[in-house]
Amino acid sequence: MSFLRASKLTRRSYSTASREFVKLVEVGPRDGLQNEALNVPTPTKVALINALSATGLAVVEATSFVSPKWVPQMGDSSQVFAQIDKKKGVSYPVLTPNLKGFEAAVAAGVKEVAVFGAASEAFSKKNINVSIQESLARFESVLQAAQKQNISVRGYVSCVLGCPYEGKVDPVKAAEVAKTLLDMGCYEISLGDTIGVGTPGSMEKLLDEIEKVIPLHQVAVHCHDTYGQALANIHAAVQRGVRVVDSSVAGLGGCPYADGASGNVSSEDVVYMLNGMGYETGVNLPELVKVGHWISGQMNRPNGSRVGNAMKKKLGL
Ligand SMILES: CC(C)(COP(=O)([O-])OP(=O)([O-])OC[C@H]1O[C@@H](n2cnc3c(N)ncnc32)[C@H](O)[C@@H]1OP(=O)([O-])[O-])[C@@H](O)C(=O)NCCC(=O)NCCSC(=O)C[C@@](C)(O)CC(=O)[O-]
Repeated sequence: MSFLRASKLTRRSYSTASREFVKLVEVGPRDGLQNEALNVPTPTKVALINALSATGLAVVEATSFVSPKWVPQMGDSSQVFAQIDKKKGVSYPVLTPNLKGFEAAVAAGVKEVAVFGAASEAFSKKNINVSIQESLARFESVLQAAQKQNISVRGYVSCVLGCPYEGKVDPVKAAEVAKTLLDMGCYEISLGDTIGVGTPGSMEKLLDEIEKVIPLHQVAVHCHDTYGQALANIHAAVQRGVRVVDSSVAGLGGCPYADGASGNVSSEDVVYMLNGMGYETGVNLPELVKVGHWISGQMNRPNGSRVGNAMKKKLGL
């Protein structure tokens, strides 16, 4: 379906969308902190997660149970998970690349995990040291173990709109990996524009292929903002019917295996846009802005949220 045709057929007016809910999956404590040169102390991570869950966010991705040799920034995952307040109504998923990570997560008391694959062979190899096919076999064993223990599993597909090593990625390939993860039992598939090269046009083309194999209510978008297109891409996806958006407070982050990838779209900017479109998010924006400034200060980095910076003075920060 062409970009124009898709827009005409599916565009919703903001007023009819007024009572619909869009869920935010806050990935700052994981996707954000995994790429920071500064090793953030465990108590700061814990305080960040607790502060984020107090803003009304329903999902705060807490950490990842990956090899500390590969991502030392996440080496304290068990301690972080043990120390956070588990607020009622908030879920705290973690990333698990294999059974070893899954078992460590379960031992730490985790109730939801995410497996992470890719639509590009080169990225899969660089990120988790296996081909796409091998990664899917690994994930299958994680999903089987998870089902036995009533643990929900989310599936990520990275590089859906471009790869740092291979360049263009075929949307058909992204849809194929996404469908395989869904068929294995993932309850939701998060489509990652890992290096932020997508545009609303390529997002539309991707969703054309995704929609052929997965209902869009089981899809999330995970947009990095390297080329400044993240909000436009999210807008395109929401207009198509996607109702789950990954984002990162203060725009923290990047991926350690995707050189040059900037942070995720900032959660503050997404909430502001969705509020303006008439969607509910359940998130208290001023409180979220405060958290963004606090963590930026802790990390001695500029706040990557345009909305956060615009609201700073008004909030007396
Ligand atoms: C998958 C592996 C482990 C393979 O790494 P490997 O080296 O092939 O693993 P291995 O099975 O050969 O084991 C090597 C060593 O790692 C240990 N090991 C093995 N597994 C684990 C584990 N789970 N936790 C802790 N330790 C582990 C294992 O016990 C062994 O220890 P040793 O005997 O040498 O002491 C590695 O490649 C890895 O950890 N990769 C993670 C990379 C990563 O976290 N990337 C960022 C997340 S993905 C992302 O950011 C994208 C996303 C999701 O946000 C969406 C988007 O933006 O696109």
